[in-house]
Amino acid sequence: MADVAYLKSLLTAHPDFPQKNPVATETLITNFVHHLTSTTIARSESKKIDVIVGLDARGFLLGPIVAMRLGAAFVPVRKRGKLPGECVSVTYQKEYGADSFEMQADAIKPGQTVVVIDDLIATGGSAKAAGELIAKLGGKTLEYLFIIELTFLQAASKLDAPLYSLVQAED
Ligand SMILES: O=P(O)(O)OC[C@H]1O[C@H](OP(=O)(O)OP(=O)(O)O)[C@H](O)[C@@H]1O
Ligand SMILES: Nc1ncnc2[nH]cnc12
Repeated sequence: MADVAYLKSLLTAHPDFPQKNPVATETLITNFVHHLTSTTIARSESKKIDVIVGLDARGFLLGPIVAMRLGAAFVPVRKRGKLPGECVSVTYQKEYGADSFEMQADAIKPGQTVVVIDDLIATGGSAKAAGELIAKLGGKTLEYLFIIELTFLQAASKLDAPLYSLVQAED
């Protein structure tokens, strides 16, 4: 139709905006999966990973892909008010105020093993809150995974399981 041709004529293509990134994504995912399948947490007895938990919002970009590669389930932790049905909630402190996380009450079964994934850990408030939700449902957190860790904020000491990060920012 002529009108559609007109609309198309208004569009401008920006190939690879903001940058060409499939290689970066593959590198991230491969590193995470290799870490989870080759380190002691994965190899020790009964440490099969049942569930990958991704944190709202950027954990959703990584978690489902890692879960699919491992044959694990993916469970989202969302900011308050976004999930339907019965939920467990926790309020936590961030660098710029309080926030609340929720998870559906039947998302994790008692005894299931869990790995938490997000893009970045700063104070550790978000990751700690996610760990509390997992514990409320009877899950066992094996590890917390991040692309970037702001090491000077010493989040690792707040968590109930080891922290693994690909890139450490020291100041
Ligand atoms: O370790 P913390 O001090 O808790 O900070 C880390 C969290 O902060 C950022 O998300 P943010 O809460 O800004 O939400 P967003 O993903 O919706 O931008 C980041 O993606 C982590 O989830
Ligand atoms: N200090 C920080 N720097 C960059 N991204 C963040 N997300 C949450 N806290 C952050």
